[in-house]
This record gives sequence, structure tokens and C-alpha cells, in this order.
Amino acid sequence: MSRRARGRFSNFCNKDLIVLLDMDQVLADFEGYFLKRYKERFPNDPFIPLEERKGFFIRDQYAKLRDDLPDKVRAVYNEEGFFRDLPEIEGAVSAALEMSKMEGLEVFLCSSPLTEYQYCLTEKFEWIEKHLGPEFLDYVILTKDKTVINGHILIDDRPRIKGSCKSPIWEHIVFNACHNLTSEVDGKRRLNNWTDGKWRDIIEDFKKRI
Ligand SMILES: Cc1cn([C@H]2C[C@H](O)[C@@H](COP(=O)(O)O)O2)c(=O)[nH]c1=O
Ligand SMILES: [Mg+2]
Repeated sequence: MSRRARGRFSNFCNKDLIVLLDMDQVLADFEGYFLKRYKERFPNDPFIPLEERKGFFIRDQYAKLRDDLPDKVRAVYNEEGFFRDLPEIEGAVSAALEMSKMEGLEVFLCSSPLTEYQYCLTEKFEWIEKHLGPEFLDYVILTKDKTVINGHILIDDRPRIKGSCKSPIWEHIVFNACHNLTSEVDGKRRLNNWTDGKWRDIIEDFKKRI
């Protein structure tokens, strides 16, 4: 049975492990591509190398360098084509595809769009279709508040995910990114990358628990 048919007919039965995958900096290289485009657009302005990135919002760290930089930062990721052209995080696409084919498991993409949605919204769908295939378009959740979304696991690079629900139902696995390596993660498990295969251990661990 195809993934689409399985999703429609299984009715998300209780035995299914629901995995929520963030997009930016988990599947798509937001930070690396941001820095590349920023340097191309503003070659004479100061920049922060990835090894020195700290904190989730890029513009907050650039604001400490100079007052005019946050607007330039925004101009880079608000540009047409930015989200569409984000490169893949190494191994992310093959891991997501492999995960989506596992028995007893449903994978959803759970991503927060920019408030300046003009390009971001449609381009996130374009990215998914291009990298993961059209079947994945039925499994997209775009929300500003991930705490109200149902699921067992959320794999996300943002170290603290806040919202209306004080006790989200999912367990947050922190995906390592340049900006969060020194962040306090309140005892949450971390996933280093998609290439060493450890994500499979996390999935197997959760499967035993549900
Ligand atoms: C790093 C960074 C991200 N954003 C925006 C870009 C996306 O719309 C969301 C991604 O959030 P998610 O937790 O990965 O779903 O946040 C931003 O506005 N500024 C930044 O510096
Ligand atoms: Mg993210």
C-alpha cells in the first residue's frame, strides 16, 4: 500500500508512531544558505561565521554587531527563491524517506513559516515536492505554534519550543545545529546528524514505548 493510501485508511491508529520533522535546519540548511546569500548580497558588511553562531534568531546576533544589520538579515531570507533553493542537510532526505516507509510510523513535516509569508509558504511546498516527492505534500503542517500539534516525537533544532500548550504531547529531540550547540536543552536528547544512523535507534526506542 502506498504511503498516501496508508495515511488515509489507517486513521492514525494508536499503534502508529507519529514523528514530526522540522524543516529549517533539520532537513534544509537555512543557516548555511543564509550566510552564503548574505555574503553575496552584502559583501562589505560584517558577518558571523557558522562556528560563531549562537541563539536561534540570526537577526538577534547580527543586531549586536550593528543596528542596520537585522534588516539586511531579513532581506536575505525574505527574498524570492530563498526557501525554495535551500540545500538539503546531509543525509536528511534519505533518512526522511526511509522513515516514511517504516511500518507503524507516520512522518509529518512540521515547520513554522515566516510572518512575511509571500514566498516562504509556497516555496516550502516546492522544496518538499522537489526533495521528498509529491506524496509528502499530504503530510505538511505549517504552524507558528508547534506545541498544539499531536505527535510522539518532534525532531527540531530550536532548543526551546514554546506556545499555548504548556505540556506538548510530543517529546522534543534537539537536532544539533550551529546555533544550538552550547544552548541549554533541559535534559532533552540530542540528534547530531542524519548520517551516523543514530536516528534509527531513537525511532526504535520510541516504537517500544507506544
Ligand atoms: C534562524 C531563523 C529562522 N527564522 C524563521 C524561518 C522559518 O520561517 C522559521 C523556522 O522555524 P522552525 O522552528 O525551523 O520551524 O523561523 C527566522 O525568522 N529568523 C532566523 O534567524
Ligand atoms: Mg528549525
